[in-house]
Amino acid sequence: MSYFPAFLKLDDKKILIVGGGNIAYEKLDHLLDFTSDIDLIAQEFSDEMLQKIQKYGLKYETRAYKEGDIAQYAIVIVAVDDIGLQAAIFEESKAYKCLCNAVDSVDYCDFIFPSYIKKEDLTIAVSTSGASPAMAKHLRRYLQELIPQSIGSFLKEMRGLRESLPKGKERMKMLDEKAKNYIQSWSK
Ligand SMILES: C[C@@]1(CC(=O)O)C2=NC(=C\c3[nH]c(c(CCC(=O)O)c3CC(=O)O)Cc3[nH]c(c(CC(=O)O)c3CCC(=O)O)/C=C3\N/C(=C\2)[C@@H](CCC(=O)O)[C@]3(C)CC(=O)O)/[C@H]1CCC(=O)O
Ligand SMILES: NC(=O)c1ccc[n+]([C@@H]2O[C@H](COP(=O)([O-])OP(=O)(O)OC[C@H]3O[C@@H](n4cnc5c(N)ncnc54)[C@H](O)[C@@H]3O)[C@@H](O)[C@H]2O)c1
Repeated sequence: MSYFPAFLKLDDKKILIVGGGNIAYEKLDHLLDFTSDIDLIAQEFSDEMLQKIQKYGLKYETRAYKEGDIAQYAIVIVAVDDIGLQAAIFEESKAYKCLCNAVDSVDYCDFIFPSYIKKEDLTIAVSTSGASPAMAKHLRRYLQELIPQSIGSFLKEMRGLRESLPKGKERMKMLDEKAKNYIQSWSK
């Protein structure tokens, strides 16, 4: 089955990352584009991970995961090199209604990380439903080349128009025309 694409509001949603190696670093790096309400537990943290943790003032504990650690979290990312622990935390997460992402198997994921582009108010997320993360990455790079830097100011202008003009058919038509013309201008 395919995954439903949604853009999640992370305010008041505490996140726990279990793991402190390469993959935990990538997940942390991506999450920090959207929230810094993130705590970490790992038996060992890499140097680059510790630098990132210190830069953002995150709370972390250097120890093994123990049952119940997820109690106060809305989301857990299990980035350990131990598939048994990924399965166990996924099972445990159900009791706490905590959404789980495990990095080694979609069987233990409530959601998966997309590859994404973020330019101010624009976010484009790409998923292959786990079929090929490498393909998701290259498609992201391809799309990144297509989107000009001016997208940020264009979206600011559009937001301003939507806020200042009265709703209705006239506004809809004008906004539609502007968006169409802006995209057409990329290929000129
Ligand atoms: C998109 C991205 C986002 C991110 O990490 O934030 C992401 N993986 C990325 C990179 C990447 N991951 C892997 C490679 C090596 C090449 C390859 O295998 O293709 C590369 C490429 C590279 O690193 O260059 C290996 C890999 N990945 C997973 C497994 C386990 C498995 O498949 O069961 C294994 C095998 C481990 C092994 O073999 O040992 C699992 C997942 N990886 C996902 C996301 C989720 C599905 C996304 C989707 O396709 O919809 C999912 C299901 C769960 C999750 O992690 O959430 C990020 C690109 C970011 C960017 O640059 O834009
Ligand atoms: N999803 C993806 O995109 C993706 C991509 C490549 C690899 N992987 C998989 O991700 C996993 C992690 O890879 P890595 O390179 O980060 O490994 P790593 O060896 O660098 O890090 C593993 C981390 O898990 C921690 N850990 C292990 N057992 C623990 C426990 N009981 N409690 C707390 N912490 C514990 C270790 O201390 C370490 O910090 C691997 O199994 C790999 O196959 C996933």
